[in-house]
Amino acid sequence: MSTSDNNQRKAPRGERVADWADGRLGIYSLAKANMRKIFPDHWSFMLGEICLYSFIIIILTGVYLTLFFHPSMNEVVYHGSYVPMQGVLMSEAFASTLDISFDVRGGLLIRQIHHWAALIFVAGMIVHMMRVFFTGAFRKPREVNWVFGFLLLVLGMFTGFTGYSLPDDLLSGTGVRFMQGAILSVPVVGTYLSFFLFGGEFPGGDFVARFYSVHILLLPGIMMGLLVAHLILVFYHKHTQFAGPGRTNNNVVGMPLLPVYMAKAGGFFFLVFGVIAAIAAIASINPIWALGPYRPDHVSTGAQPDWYMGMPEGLIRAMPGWEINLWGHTLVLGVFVPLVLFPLVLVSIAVWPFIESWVTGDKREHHILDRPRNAPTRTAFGVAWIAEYIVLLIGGGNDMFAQYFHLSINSITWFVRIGFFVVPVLAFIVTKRICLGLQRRDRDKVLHGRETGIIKRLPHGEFVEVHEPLPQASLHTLTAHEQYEPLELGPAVDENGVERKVGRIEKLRVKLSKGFYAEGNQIPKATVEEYREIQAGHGHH
Ligand code: HEM
Ligand code: HEM
Repeated sequence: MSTSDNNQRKAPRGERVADWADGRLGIYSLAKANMRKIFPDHWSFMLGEICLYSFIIIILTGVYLTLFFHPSMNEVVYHGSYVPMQGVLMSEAFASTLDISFDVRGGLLIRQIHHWAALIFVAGMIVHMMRVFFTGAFRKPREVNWVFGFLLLVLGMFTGFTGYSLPDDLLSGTGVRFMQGAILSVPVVGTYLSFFLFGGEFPGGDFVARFYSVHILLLPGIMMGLLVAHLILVFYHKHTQFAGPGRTNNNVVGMPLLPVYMAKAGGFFFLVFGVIAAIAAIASINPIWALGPYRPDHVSTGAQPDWYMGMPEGLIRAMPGWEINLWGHTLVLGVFVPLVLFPLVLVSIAVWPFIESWVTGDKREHHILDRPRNAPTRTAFGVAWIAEYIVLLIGGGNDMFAQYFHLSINSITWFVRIGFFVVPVLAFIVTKRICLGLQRRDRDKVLHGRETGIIKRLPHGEFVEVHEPLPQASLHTLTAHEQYEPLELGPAVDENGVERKVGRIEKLRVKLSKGFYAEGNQIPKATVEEYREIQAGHGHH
């Protein structure tokens, strides 16, 4: 290009900066391809954003905390401004957390934001996971992203655990002791693992420093990688959408990323930040000064982990204290069985997408979401899982429930023991019935229209309620779902007339498939013929 041409208009400064950056980073084509990316709108798609924003808030506040927190178990005598603790011997970790709370400007607020954001982060992940689960958004091609999400949930729980263990207060020390007990119950390697983790006898002088590296670097680093991969996959697969007129498995109806979605997302970030900051400013969380420093021979009453660790806690509290003694070795089943059950309960939900596609034999891509009622078996399983989780949470807080509701702690423990087996089954049956009932209602609405509440008297004296036909859009939405046929075992003999061997696994698969789709497990949706016949006959009934 000629530079001597003075008449030529100089490009505006913004454009020149953009040109400069593009020449070096090549981002123009990337941005051009993605800026107009379409995102569908639904309130439940904001749950993933809540996870994202609370994670960002955790990192921002976490970095501030690292400036003042001392991850050391060296003992010091406290001389800070919290008078009741002055002169008390404590670890540097505990003393520095007291300093953050009382002497660092804004320290207590930031600590509380960090802690509240962590609680909301894990809760957000569970609710987001349930949205994805109940709408079937985990189906092909999103199974791998479901697993990434699941790993984020598990890592988030453990990052939280290592975080609330850092201040080395009486509550967190009790939690770490609990974990060490669980490790010790592992046959053969338990003792070695515990010595390795704690650098010798519990508590030793190392675990805060070790948990610190794990908490601020290792786990958040892995989570960050997974999160980026998670979001790239959301972009790559495109977001799912609910059925509606004009929406197909091959298109996405919604708003472009820029400017609409970015503006909304930006605003929503500040909303989430604002709400968490307001909660943290009002509601005290983890007041370590009321608990005091950790000493292995002390324990506080009413000790509770953060809510997401309540589930394993419930398993341990409800499990009878069984032990087996063999050849001079003790197997502590009372702790070891819960330790095995904890991952099993979690993994049962992680593997669901693979089980569902195996049972249904459905290998197609799905970009249109299910309404939970139209997948009754899946929905019932999800509700059963939540019910199990809640039963165990009650178990984890059995002392609190006993105290606040004036109940016997033993009755609560027995409720949890029985409820662990019974409540999910009940939840499954009730949910499935409700889903089928709602499917019947949908069918009725499509065929007979909406009940208007207007009662008409006919000339011969009969009273009828006027039913109003649904608008076309609603008819579409209520009948857009697919209905599947259950798998069949196939002929008992092959094409040559030779008896065909049917394996047990195949029989199980067919049985499960019938559980999903056989008669009675889904209500046939209204067909066009049925609709026309009824509409032609009468407008009301
Ligand atoms: C750090 C935690 C997480 C973050 C920040 C996150 C973020 C997001 C965002 C922003 C979306 C798109 C908007 C939405 O549908 O809500 C999304 C979609 C998705 N997430 Fe997550 N998520 C997290 C954890 C999880 C977990 C625990 C699961 C499941 C176990 C999961 C599974 C999925 C799936 C399958 C999609 C695609 C959904 C669709 O296209 O309809 N995510 N995630
Ligand atoms: C998913 C990620 C994270 C979760 C769930 C989480 C959770 C927690 C929790 C619950 C505490 C106890 C707070 C208290 O004293 O009441 C804590 C402490 C702490 N966290 Fe995190 N955190 C995360 C990531 C980070 C990151 C990325 C950093 C640093 C870059 C960090 C730095 C710290 C520090 C320094 C403490 C000790 C100070 C204190 O206890 O007040 N955290 N964390």
